[in-house]
Amino acid sequence: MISTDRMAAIDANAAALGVPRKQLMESSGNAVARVVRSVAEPGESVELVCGRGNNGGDASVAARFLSGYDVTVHLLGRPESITTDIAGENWETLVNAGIPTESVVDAGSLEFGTADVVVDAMLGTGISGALRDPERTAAERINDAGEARATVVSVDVPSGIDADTGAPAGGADAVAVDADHVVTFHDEKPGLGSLSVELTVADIGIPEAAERFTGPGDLLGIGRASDSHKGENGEVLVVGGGPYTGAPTLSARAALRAGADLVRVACPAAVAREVQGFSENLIVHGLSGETLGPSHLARIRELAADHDTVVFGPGLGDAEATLSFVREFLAEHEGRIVVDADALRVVPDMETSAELICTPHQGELEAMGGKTAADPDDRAALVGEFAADLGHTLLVKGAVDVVASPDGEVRLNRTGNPGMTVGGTGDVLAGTVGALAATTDPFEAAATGAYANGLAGDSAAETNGDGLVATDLIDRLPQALYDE
Ligand SMILES: NC(=O)C1=CN([C@@H]2O[C@H](COP(=O)(O)OP(=O)(O)OC[C@H]3O[C@@H](n4cnc5c(N)ncnc54)[C@H](O)[C@@H]3O)[C@@H](O)[C@H]2O)[C@@H](O)CC1
Ligand SMILES: [K+]
Repeated sequence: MISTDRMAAIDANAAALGVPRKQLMESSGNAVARVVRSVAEPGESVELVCGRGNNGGDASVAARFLSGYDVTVHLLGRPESITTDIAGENWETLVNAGIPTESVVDAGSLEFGTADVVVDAMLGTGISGALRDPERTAAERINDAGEARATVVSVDVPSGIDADTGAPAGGADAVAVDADHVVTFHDEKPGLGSLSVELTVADIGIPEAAERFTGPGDLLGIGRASDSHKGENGEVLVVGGGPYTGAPTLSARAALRAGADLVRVACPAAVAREVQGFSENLIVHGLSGETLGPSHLARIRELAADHDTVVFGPGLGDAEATLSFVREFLAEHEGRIVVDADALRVVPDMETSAELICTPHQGELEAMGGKTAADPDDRAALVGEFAADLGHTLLVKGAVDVVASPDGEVRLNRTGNPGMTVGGTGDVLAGTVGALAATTDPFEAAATGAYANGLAGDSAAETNGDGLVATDLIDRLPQALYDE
């Protein structure tokens, strides 16, 4: 089962692996034609109704795979109005090849009374809102044909239906195609199971790696709305510092560069001036003393309640009083917390209703009671089991990062390079994930953060080789995350 957003991400990841969308469209069209062949004899009439997006493109391809049938392809609109290059190219091929085509200006003129099969390729996952004309009227004509004698085969999803919910897009009363058969691609979509249709899930050649590994598609879900206000894109609180001052500052600066609107640092007063000195972009709260401990609990809770995410741990140290403060904070807080460094060790034996994203390296993972293995697939399975046991998201850092959700989803990240073993890159990652988790679910935030952090590191290595330092990554985060 795969949501339409995740499908779009996998599609982009497949393209990055060398399988461009036009190639996928060729496979999709072929799969549609195979289903048509299974419901109609050669010589029978097949009317294909194309919208102006890639859903329509799939049917233009299908028409080429239906030699021997009495095929007509109807485009809803003028060829110039086709919205994607690949759908436009496939339409042009039909015209060049002399396959019967028609550009429909008035859908009221459509008439499929004698058709044996009608292929509905008007709208797929690109639908927004209730069907508008000409698709709306065309859907009514297709349904009339279905009630008469035609078998209606929908491409990807019946047009008018939201593939994620199975309900008509734009409300229960909206018009949608009443399909007999749906050919969907790669994996079942959440909404299709509730429809009374025969369902074919076609393998269109998307490599497993497009789903298993992070890629540019994983960046599609992030980025701010053009009309957003200050604070809407995340407020992050970094709690750390004491024995160290660089670590919390790196996390905080990374959170800003990863797109958070406001980043505050809560640290011992003894180091507050130093932390502030690193960056005028941060808001620093100094709390009495040289390390954080139980006496600061009330103040940190109060601050944390006003933030979308808390990044907990960078530079805190492992003094007994500090760890007991960490334990108490994690147990009571109810929001999202990225837990890093020394704070990680208290996670395994505690109950909390907070959503934790734990970011251990292999050694810290083992200290938490998790297991590791040399083979990446074995390691992925072990991390997945451990995340389920903990009930929290894990991002285990390594040459290949393993990200696992509490419900067993696992993704691997291959970006990054050996130069990133330098101190501070983990603090940068924690801050990045903290910023992303303010607006994205924990598992996606962790996967996207690992991917972008590695890309920033790869870009830093191009300039500085093994001499790269953590601040090089921070400067490159915006390009890694937000450059198309
Ligand atoms: N990996 C993938 O995601 C693949 C997707 N493919 C196909 O691509 C489809 C998605 O293509 P697109 O993203 O181009 O989107 P669609 O083809 O589903 O729809 C886009 C078009 O519909 C119009 N539109 C949107 N809402 C409307 C409404 N309510 N009434 C009337 N018109 C409306 C838009 O203006 C645009 O022209 C999938 O459903 C599938 O069939 C396949 O070609 C291959 C692989
Ligand atoms: K469709």
